[in-house]
Amino acid sequence: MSTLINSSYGKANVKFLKVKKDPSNPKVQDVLEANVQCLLKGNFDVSYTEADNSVIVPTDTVKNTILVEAKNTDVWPIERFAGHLAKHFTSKYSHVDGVEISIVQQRWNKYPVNGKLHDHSFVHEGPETKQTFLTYNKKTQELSLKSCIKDLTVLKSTGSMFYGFNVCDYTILKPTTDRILSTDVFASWEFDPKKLATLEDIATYADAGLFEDTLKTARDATLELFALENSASVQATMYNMAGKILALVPEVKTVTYELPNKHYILFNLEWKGIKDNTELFYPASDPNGLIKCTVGRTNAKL
Ligand SMILES: O=c1[nH]c(=O)c2[nH]c(=O)[nH]c2[nH]1
Repeated sequence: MSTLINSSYGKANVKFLKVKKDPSNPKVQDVLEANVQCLLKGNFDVSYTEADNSVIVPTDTVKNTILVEAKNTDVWPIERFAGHLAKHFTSKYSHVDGVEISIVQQRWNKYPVNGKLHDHSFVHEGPETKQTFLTYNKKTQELSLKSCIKDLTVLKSTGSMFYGFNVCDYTILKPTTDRILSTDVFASWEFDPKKLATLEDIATYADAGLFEDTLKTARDATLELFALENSASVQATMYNMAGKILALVPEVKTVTYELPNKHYILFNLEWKGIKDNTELFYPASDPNGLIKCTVGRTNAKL
């Protein structure tokens, strides 16, 4: 005998680019390019266990819904659109109990021409994306909303140390007070479900600018501390970054960082009689360190 323990289904990689035109000057525009994944949860067990398709809202319908709703509603910021889709699917279909939605947003930014940001020309700012993850359960009213920055690649050529670590018979790493530090930032922040308790709260906070402000705060705090701190380690620096975001955004409950330590290693040129090489490094693509932490508020129960 077997039993279905958990299930969800829907459409992944539903991609669109939406243009927003300024009503007073339609040539002044903004764009949002997104990749949406929307999975439904609910009373679908018989579709797995009895081959009964009558309950299935086809994934094709899920895709059509995402696109039609993207046309008909405001998709800025992506947290608002995730909340809107959650509301739509859980109210339109009585047997849909919940959703798992993720949206990835590309970084298209206007660039200056003749000293002024051009009205409708954009530059793609590399692999960095903003993402949001929403889960909602209609029965329990549980709502979880997290957003993140992914693949913000940074490097500092000095101002990073690593010494005082555990030394044993397997240790070959030498302590250093001056090294290159480089990483692809993954930083995510979980909104406090006590403050963002309902899908309607998401729309209210979107109107108030919370989601764009939090993204800016998280990005600025990451870049600022990365530059300004004489880093003792990836661990210590990421903890300080997370603490700064928590201090600046009361609506955030926890902050998570996942940082690869992308090693740059000095070439050994001693074979050429060069003993003072401190300038020429090779990027070691693998293996890399990988350091993660989640930081919350003191005395807060997770
Ligand atoms: O900042 C660092 N943290 C580590 O845990 C570690 N381990 C290592 O080999 N180098 C580094 N650097």
